[in-house]
Amino acid sequence: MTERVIDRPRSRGFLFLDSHPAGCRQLVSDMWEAVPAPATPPPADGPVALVIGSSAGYGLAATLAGLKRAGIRGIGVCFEKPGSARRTATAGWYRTAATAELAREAGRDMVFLNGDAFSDALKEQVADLVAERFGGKLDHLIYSVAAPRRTDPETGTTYASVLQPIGAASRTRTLVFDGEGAPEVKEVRTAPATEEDIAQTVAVMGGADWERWIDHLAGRGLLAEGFSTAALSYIGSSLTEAIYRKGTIGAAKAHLEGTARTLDKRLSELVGGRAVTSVNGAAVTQSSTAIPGIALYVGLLRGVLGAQLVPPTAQLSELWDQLTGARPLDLDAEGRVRLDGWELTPQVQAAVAERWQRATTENIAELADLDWFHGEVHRLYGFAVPGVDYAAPVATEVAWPQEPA
Ligand SMILES: NC(=O)c1ccc[n+]([C@@H]2O[C@H](COP(=O)([O-])OP(=O)(O)OC[C@H]3O[C@@H](n4cnc5c(N)ncnc54)[C@H](O)[C@@H]3O)[C@@H](O)[C@H]2O)c1
Repeated sequence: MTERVIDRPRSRGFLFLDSHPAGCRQLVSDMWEAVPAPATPPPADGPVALVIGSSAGYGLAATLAGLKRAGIRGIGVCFEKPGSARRTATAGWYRTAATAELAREAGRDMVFLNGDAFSDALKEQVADLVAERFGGKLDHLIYSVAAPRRTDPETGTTYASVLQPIGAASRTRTLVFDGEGAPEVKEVRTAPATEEDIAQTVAVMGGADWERWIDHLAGRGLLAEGFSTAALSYIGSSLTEAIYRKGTIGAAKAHLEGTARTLDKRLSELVGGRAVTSVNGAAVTQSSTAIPGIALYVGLLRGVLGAQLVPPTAQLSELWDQLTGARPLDLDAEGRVRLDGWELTPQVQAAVAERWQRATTENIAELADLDWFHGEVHRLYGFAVPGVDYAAPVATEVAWPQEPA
């Protein structure tokens, strides 16, 4: 197998063309270490869970926290590309290989499927696995997909999501880095979405596919008594609301939250189950860095909060505690689990807003934690991970995890 040195990633903005296998592995291992161990070691035949979107961001945190803290076994689903002698795999491919290894070491039976979660074929494959390998009953489902497109299996129509305001154009300040890593604060204008754009975004990022998963599994009689499911959502700050919560993606999140209410009722009647959304805090992920203004916002948020910024693993450990009953389910007036309290306190928001107004290319290094933000973007692809020797050659072809016997 060929090995090569990948010491400098090639990138276009926040999008990297390479990822680093050893860096991705170390990052996953660091995330695992950051998950607080449970008070008593979980039994080997822990709850059976399905995590959709398991290779990155919040879904990866859900998988790692689920395995270590809640003692889950089950299935992770994601959409990644393999490497070749010339190209690296996507970072999520390497992270999945590393996650599978940790699951194996911890004695957890965890199977990872690479494919389109929106398809019926994958739903059927997962249902077969639950039926044949995991005792025929699923206890939990975490829905953490972020995707630009979705093909509806019913109609064959492909929908594309956009990140645009609704009603009027919005101007937002945003943070970019040049090829040398020098920061620039810019203003960008985004035109308002059409009705069609809104409908398409809702069709991709709203609750339709989550509901389809639940219906598919329920139709096969695979939901355990007391089954619970959570889909991830975001509200965020008034600084980003024109593009986020009041924009097309916010319309999709409102739809997702509406779906939770429908599913909650259905599941309660069917298996005494629950469906909730989990509102999480801002995090640097491949999806979030694509949203205009979010880079500046998260950089300033970290500038204000420093190490008090709560990482996804800590938030998802709390979510598992609530889903498994280790702690009571704590819902807001809209029926949502809120894991974003630390981000949205009036003091934190006022401090971020004050810096947001003042931010310029010249002073941004004092107001935002740029080293952290720049590092986080690199870590999404396995670069800038402490302890990794980037001068050492690495194999880019890593096998997809085999199902443990
Ligand atoms: N990043 C944030 O700041 C933030 C905050 C709160 C909530 N959330 C929510 O968390 C969820 C996940 O977002 P993220 O930022 O962690 O995204 P991410 O880009 O880090 O991860 C997306 C995951 O979805 C998977 N995926 C994409 N298309 C797929 C497909 N067709 N089939 C199977 N898997 C597919 C990817 O492989 C990956 O595992 C979203 O609902 C998002 O709104 C994100």
